[in-house]
Amino acid sequence: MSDSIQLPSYKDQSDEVRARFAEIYKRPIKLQAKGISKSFTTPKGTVDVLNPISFNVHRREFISVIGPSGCGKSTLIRMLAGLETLSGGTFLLDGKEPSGPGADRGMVFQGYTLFPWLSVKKNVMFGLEVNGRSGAAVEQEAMQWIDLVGLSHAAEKYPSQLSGGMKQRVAIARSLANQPQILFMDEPFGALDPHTRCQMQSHLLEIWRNVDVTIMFVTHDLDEAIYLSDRILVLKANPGEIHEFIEVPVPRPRTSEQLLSPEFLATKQRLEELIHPKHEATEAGDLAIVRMTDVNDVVE
Ligand SMILES: Nc1ncnc2c1ncn2[C@@H]1O[C@H](COP(=O)(O)OP(=O)(O)OP(=O)(O)O)[C@@H](O)[C@H]1O
Repeated sequence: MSDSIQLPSYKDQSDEVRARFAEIYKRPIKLQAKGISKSFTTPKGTVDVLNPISFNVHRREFISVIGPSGCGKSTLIRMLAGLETLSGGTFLLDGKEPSGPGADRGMVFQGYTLFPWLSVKKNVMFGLEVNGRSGAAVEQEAMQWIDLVGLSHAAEKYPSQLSGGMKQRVAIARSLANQPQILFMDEPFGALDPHTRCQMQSHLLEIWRNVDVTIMFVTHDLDEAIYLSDRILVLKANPGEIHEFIEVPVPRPRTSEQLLSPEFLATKQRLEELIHPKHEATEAGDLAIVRMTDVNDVVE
């Protein structure tokens, strides 16, 4: 018996969702991936990590990328950010082929990448100065981005004096200060405790609402992907391929109450089916029992 569900197209969703996607699809294409692929050469031979994949991202879309461990999520966004070479295909940013990393693309990683010897303000200013800017205007601009992520009160603090969530807010401010066209985020909240993670998700949506930036966000967390995204790019592994591109049918603005809405739960069920297909689930009967002791104690 199959209880598999298919999410209806956005065209068959509520008026709000239909209108939102119609508006998104009218926007210019910010990123066009055209058959991009990746193979790594290892001592054991060539490993095909990503088969050629193609997709479009529209301006100011919020796209999450999910899939099983090792399916190539990080590799994909590292290639798009210019941090990794492509083995095949190409991609266009605003219709043009970029060369190498550039200020048009920002990246936020899971690990905290702030300079420990610089204050919050100096960390944010650093990105601007690296791009050839200097003077009082840089400090003023850095403070605007710090304000945007709600950290004005901590501008003179050092990373060691900040919580994990605060550090990631600085990392976001530092990336956004260069006004990238597209921000790539690789499990940025993966190291945070659940409560801080939820707060950061709301902060990020708030920031994204106020800044003209397109976001591609890698996560393992299905709730996080649904809560944040317009669409979710689901990859499968060995080699990585597009499984499905899901239009999230949950209205915006998003709230935590929606975690239990029928649309949210249906999307989550679909993602579960794609990422953890039933036949892969290990039944208790499949487990090899390793007897660690001869003692016949009954423990349950
Ligand atoms: N430099 C490299 N050389 C060889 N293989 C690599 C290299 N970088 C990544 N890989 C391999 O490519 C595959 C995809 O890695 P990637 O980190 O992109 O996956 P992922 O989906 O982000 O994984 P996870 O969810 O566990 O973070 C993995 O099998 C990984 O071992």
